[in-house]
Amino acid sequence: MGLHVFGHDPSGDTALSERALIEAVDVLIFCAPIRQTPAVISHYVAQAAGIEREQLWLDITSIKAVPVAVMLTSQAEVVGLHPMSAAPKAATLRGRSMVVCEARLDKWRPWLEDFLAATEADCVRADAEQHDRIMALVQGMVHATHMAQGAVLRELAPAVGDLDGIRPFSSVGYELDVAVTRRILASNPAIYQDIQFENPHVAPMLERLAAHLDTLRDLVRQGDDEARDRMRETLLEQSRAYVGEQAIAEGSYAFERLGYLLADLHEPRYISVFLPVDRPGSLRALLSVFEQRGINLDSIHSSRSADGDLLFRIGVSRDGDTLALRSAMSAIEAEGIGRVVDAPG
Ligand SMILES: NC(=O)C1=CN([C@@H]2O[C@H](COP(=O)(O)OP(=O)(O)OC[C@H]3O[C@@H](n4cnc5c(N)ncnc54)[C@H](O)[C@@H]3O)[C@@H](O)[C@H]2O)C=CC1
Ligand SMILES: O=C(O)C(=O)Cc1ccc(O)cc1
Repeated sequence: MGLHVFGHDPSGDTALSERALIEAVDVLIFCAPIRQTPAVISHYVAQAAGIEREQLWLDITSIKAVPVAVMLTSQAEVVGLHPMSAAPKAATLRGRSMVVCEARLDKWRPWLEDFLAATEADCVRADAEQHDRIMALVQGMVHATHMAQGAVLRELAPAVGDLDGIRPFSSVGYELDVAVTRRILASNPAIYQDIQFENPHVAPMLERLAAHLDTLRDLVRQGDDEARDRMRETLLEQSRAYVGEQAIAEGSYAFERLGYLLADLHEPRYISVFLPVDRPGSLRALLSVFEQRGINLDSIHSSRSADGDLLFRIGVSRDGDTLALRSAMSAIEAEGIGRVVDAPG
């Protein structure tokens, strides 16, 4: 959008004082640790002392009710945002959800619409309270169950060969859950702490989660047919009726597709190629290299490297001709089609 972006961060960018920042901007975005955010916003309201009247104030905190309420104590126009993913390595939020809580919006509306369009996020509107209730489920529950899984694995895996010993036995569900757990463990702990502790709707959710796990444990201990029937009724049949046949079929198919994806990604024989030129026909040129050498492809996935580069990952059958593959890799580079970034084995 051609915007000039600058800010103030006490542990980094302090070139502008808070007051100077407020004087310089049209739009102020709060992006501070969840637990500190209400106090940070209050402090800015006091510092602004009315000069914010013509401004738009935004925040991207994972919890919305309190930050939005505190922003409303200013005289600025106010919108709470919550992008539902970490900053992707792509240039925009395309394909990601973002919650938009319009709290006080008037003359900034057209600018906000342009801004939201520029993010390319899939925007969903909600009031801040509804956002926090939903986040107790979307984030609070998912994080809680996976942090608990991490703790259970830590306690019980050593007796069965540790995590590496379990891996060859893994199911699609286990792999997906392990990926979620590890993503949480790889990230900033304060976020996961604050999402549990700062959202008032999390504690009641945890009550329900714990109640269902307690009941399941009691039923399994009871062990008879009556206990089995009760488990089936409360944890399967009632939820099946609630979710509905269509959504269950779609979710089950989504799981299957992830299973195929994981299976492809586990295949040891593949070539990952970075295509530097983003133009129609570049994938066709890449594929023709394999065609010319009679190499049969098992799978093609477009994906991103850990650094965010767009890659094509091409799976080749295990019994394919190694020399032909080597020749294909050389041709990809020599003909300037792309760069082979990974080709194990
Ligand atoms: N990390 C993520 O994936 C996502 C984070 N968010 C939200 O973004 C916000 C920031 O999260 P992260 O970047 O992960 O945290 P972070 O801890 O990496 O960064 C927070 C920054 O805020 C600074 N800060 C602390 N006090 C400040 C103050 N008084 N004024 C200005 N800056 C101050 C810190 O020095 C730090 O650089 C949080 O509200 C979080 O809920 C939202 C969606 C995704
Ligand atoms: O790691 C990821 O991709 C996340 O999903 C992180 C994340 C953390 C906090 C949010 O409020 C939203 C997303």
